[in-house]
Amino acid sequence: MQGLTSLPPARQAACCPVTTVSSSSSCSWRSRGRGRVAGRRRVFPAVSAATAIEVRDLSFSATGRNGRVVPILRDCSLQVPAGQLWMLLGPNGCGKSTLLRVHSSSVLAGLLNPTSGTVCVDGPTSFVFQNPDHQVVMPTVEADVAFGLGKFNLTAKEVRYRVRGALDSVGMSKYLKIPVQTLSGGQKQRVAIAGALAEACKVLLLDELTTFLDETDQIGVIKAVRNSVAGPGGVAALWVTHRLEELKYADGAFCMEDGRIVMQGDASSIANFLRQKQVPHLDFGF
Ligand SMILES: Nc1ncnc2c1ncn2[C@@H]1O[C@H](COP(=O)(O)OP(=O)(O)OP(=O)(O)O)[C@@H](O)[C@H]1O
Repeated sequence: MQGLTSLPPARQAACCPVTTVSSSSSCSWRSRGRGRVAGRRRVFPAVSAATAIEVRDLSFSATGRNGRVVPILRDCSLQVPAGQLWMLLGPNGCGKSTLLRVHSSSVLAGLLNPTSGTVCVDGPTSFVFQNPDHQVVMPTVEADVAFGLGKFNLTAKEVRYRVRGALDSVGMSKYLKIPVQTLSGGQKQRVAIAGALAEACKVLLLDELTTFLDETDQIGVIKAVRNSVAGPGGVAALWVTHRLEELKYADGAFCMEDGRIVMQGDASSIANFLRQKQVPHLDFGF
């Protein structure tokens, strides 16, 4: 898996049958607003109470500029249990972000029309992208985390309770009144995650959040996600990364190559798999 190394550069309790994803899906979507394309929400019951994300035999092809159909995802299947953090690893261009977006926003955007397969994702779901400056939309941390709560018809006391609880989960309680523009990139990512948690999201889809962060911020964000999935809400997270050193924070991981999931398992199995493949820079801290 050459190239898989340090990088360049949001449940319904009831179960329902697996739903086939299509561009005409009736799933409801909402954006947290300007800049938080990252905060689209989807209510899409999972196949079982213990499974937050289930993808079966998912394929996706895109039509290139020359009209040629290019296969990007090939028969991908994965499951992420509720209350766990799983990572999606793979070399540049292998399809990680595409797989994450089939779960989430791109059906709405009309960009992704899965060729075949099924996706079932617990809701509400939140999607957070890598650019920290696109994650926060309000002047203060408190206002930003409360931003999506207007729809719930909560009392002011309930809003405060949710905001504080969410900020606590991501280790940002003491920043409640702080202007968002004074935050570091990683702190902005943690505020975005707190916004999702305040809205009681069940699934966090996280696309290379640490790409632009320094090491301290990187560790702060991954620990915030780790702590969020450890909470009582049973939140599940799927974290796309190139950074192998983040694997030690995961309950498990999927490795992708050329549009396929080629390996899945707990963190140490994945580490062994990558060692056997002689992926460079294998210091996982195990
Ligand atoms: N709508 C599209 N049309 C054509 N090609 C696409 C489209 N979306 C993605 N691709 C191609 O599919 C491949 C997989 O892209 P994707 O962004 O999912 O990879 P990735 O593993 O996330 O890469 P990276 O780690 O570099 O972000 C790439 O070659 C990309 O150019």
